[in-house]
Amino acid sequence: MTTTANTTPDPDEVPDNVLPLRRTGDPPVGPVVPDEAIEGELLTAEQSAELDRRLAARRMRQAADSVGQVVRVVRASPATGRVARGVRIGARAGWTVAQGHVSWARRATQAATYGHVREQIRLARLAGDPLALAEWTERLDMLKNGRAQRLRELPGTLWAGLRAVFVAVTVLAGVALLAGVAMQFTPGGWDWATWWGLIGDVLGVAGLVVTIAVQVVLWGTGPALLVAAWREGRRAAVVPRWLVSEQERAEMDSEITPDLITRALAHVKVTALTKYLKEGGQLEYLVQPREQGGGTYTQIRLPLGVVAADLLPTGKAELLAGNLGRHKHEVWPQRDPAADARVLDLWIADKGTMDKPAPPWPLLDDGEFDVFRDRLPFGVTMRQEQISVGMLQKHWLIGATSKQGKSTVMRLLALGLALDPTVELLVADLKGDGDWKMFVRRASQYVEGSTDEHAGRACDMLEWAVGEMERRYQAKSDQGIVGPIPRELSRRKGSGFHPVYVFVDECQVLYGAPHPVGGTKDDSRAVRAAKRLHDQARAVNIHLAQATQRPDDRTLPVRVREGAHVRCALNVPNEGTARMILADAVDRGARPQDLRPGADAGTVVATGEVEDIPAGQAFVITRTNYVSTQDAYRVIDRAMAILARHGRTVDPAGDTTEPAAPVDHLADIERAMRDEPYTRTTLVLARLIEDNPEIYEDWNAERLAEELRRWEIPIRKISNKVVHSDDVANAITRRDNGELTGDPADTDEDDR
Ligand SMILES: Nc1ncnc2c1ncn2[C@@H]1O[C@H](COP(=O)(O)OP(=O)(O)OP(=O)(O)O)[C@@H](O)[C@H]1O
Repeated sequence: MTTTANTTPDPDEVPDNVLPLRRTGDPPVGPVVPDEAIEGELLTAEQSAELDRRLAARRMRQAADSVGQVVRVVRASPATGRVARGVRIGARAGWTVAQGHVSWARRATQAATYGHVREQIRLARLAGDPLALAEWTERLDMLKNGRAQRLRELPGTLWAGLRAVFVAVTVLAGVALLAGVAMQFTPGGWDWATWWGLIGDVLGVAGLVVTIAVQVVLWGTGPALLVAAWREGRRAAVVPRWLVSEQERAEMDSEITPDLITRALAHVKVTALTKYLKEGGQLEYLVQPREQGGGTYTQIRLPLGVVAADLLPTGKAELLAGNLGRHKHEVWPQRDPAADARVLDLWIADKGTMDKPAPPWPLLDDGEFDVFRDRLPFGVTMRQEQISVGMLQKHWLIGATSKQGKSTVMRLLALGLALDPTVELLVADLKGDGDWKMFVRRASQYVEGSTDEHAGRACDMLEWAVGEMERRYQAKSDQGIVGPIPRELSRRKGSGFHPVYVFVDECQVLYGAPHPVGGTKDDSRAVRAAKRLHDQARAVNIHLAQATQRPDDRTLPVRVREGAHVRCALNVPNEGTARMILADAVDRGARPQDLRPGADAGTVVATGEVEDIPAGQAFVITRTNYVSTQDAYRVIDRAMAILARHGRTVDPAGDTTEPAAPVDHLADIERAMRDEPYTRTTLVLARLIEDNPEIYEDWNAERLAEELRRWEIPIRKISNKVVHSDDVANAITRRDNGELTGDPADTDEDDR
């Protein structure tokens, strides 16, 4: 509440003698002179609020004066708001009712002229479909002939109706007359006047009912018609934007309907498409727009003369996005190579979907990883579906403009792999900013720095991997291993076939280093090593992952780029750079250049051998799980603990010097029986896993049974399924004598 001098103030002028009242004990506010008497008046709450408004207005004016602006204070009264809302609702109802009538008129005209059939004829002509054209033309002729026939028969039908009414009335009158005559001759029956009085009453009641019905129809038809017209208007027309509230407008904007998509496509400046839609052509929705996670997905067959590729360039996609009321990074047209060239895949994000962060990385606080068995959690799609990648036998390339999360994304892969105790990691961080420092403990080789010397050491690392690859090919041949290296062998300590991953961050430093380390020609040591790894290493479980800011020919030779099986682009400056990383995926709609710098850090467009790329699509947009540098240290702590738990060391080089002893499952089974005469198969399996988890943790009852069959060891039944130690010992003897080979082909079916 406020006190004011007792004069009538100018509505926008605030008197200087306005002082707030205060409780005794509150600190003084304003220029109060002690002991000075103040004459004033007490205001009501409304008057006080009005005064507060004027004070605020004055403050605004003063602020504007200081920057030389003109400010008009607009009063927003609740009553004005209510009136405006009432007017808007009334106008909208009137408009909807009018549209209902327009729609009825249109439908009546269509019905009268067979408009829907004519429309089909026009579309068939437009689509160049002679079969449909002939069919619809024939149908139109049939309908026209049918109507002409009915018109010819109309007078006859009316005449027959009139006759029927005349006959009905005559019969009823005759019956009443006969009944009246009969009453006369019936003893104690009604007299003539009473009978006709009754007939008159019946006719009177019928007349009353008819009158009431006519009144009801007369009074009810108007409102019923209005309601029906309003409903028809709502069905048939979209309310103009100026007649809806701001909130409704936002809802209208976010809803993706076939109509909206068609309208948006009509204005993407593809001449044939615009012409077709302007002439009233309809798009064929192979998949109706449907909610998919954080957006709307649809598949459309474009008209003749238009292919999906016409809508993929950034300019077109941006235009389409604008027409749909979206930002360019929210609309992703794609080409489905499995379908014909006219089929367009379209995904439109809900507003704000792209701003949602990815959920925490599933392996952040818990869990081990097995590169043979598991897929590495990598992120989620815009549709919130998990993306996981199999890491075995794939080389990676990641490219992005600076500060878009390239190192973080590649480090995520390395962190996951670090949780597999059998994996050896080699890391070259050629930025040297400490992003990878936590790997010092976990990596068997670690280089950090951006000088030529560091590039030289990274090159040595690649060449070491080439040497290791050659050694493995030789060992494979010596041990008679054909095809991929089995998981059991690869995971066995000292096998010499454990998975190896070489990570090179900022690899442009390596290829940009002076000759002979760098360079783009084949005589560059780095190019030669990377190329050899790309060509041959994955078959012996050696992998190369590289990340760069500049994937151009000078800093990342094309022959090195081509060898990557998984390619990821975060935000890149332009389509040319996108193509260098993602290759053909760019022709099918990949546009990492449209990701927002900064806002979309950590969002990758991934293509190649990524299992979760939806069928028929070339790439998947993934918001990668974010593991901060601080959290990365925690993950590596866990990785070291896992390593210790498995009795492994970081540098498995010592292991590789031991010749890999082949696994002897028979001997392991015999050991698992612990000298018992017979043992339950479930117990044998449990002991195998306990004795040697790395080899047997994937085994189940079926796998054990298969192994026993290989060696012709029967599974016997004594209340439970058991294996006899005599049978196992016998199998070992026969095998050692060369009588059993363990080859499944040699196993007699009858023994199974
Ligand atoms: N998955 C992610 N989710 C959210 N933000 C991320 C993600 N990854 C990275 N960022 C953000 O992006 C910033 C830059 O990340 P990072 O250093 O990995 O980029 P970069 O492309 O490697 O940069 P530079 O080219 O300078 O090496 C991080 O500090 C982080 O804030």
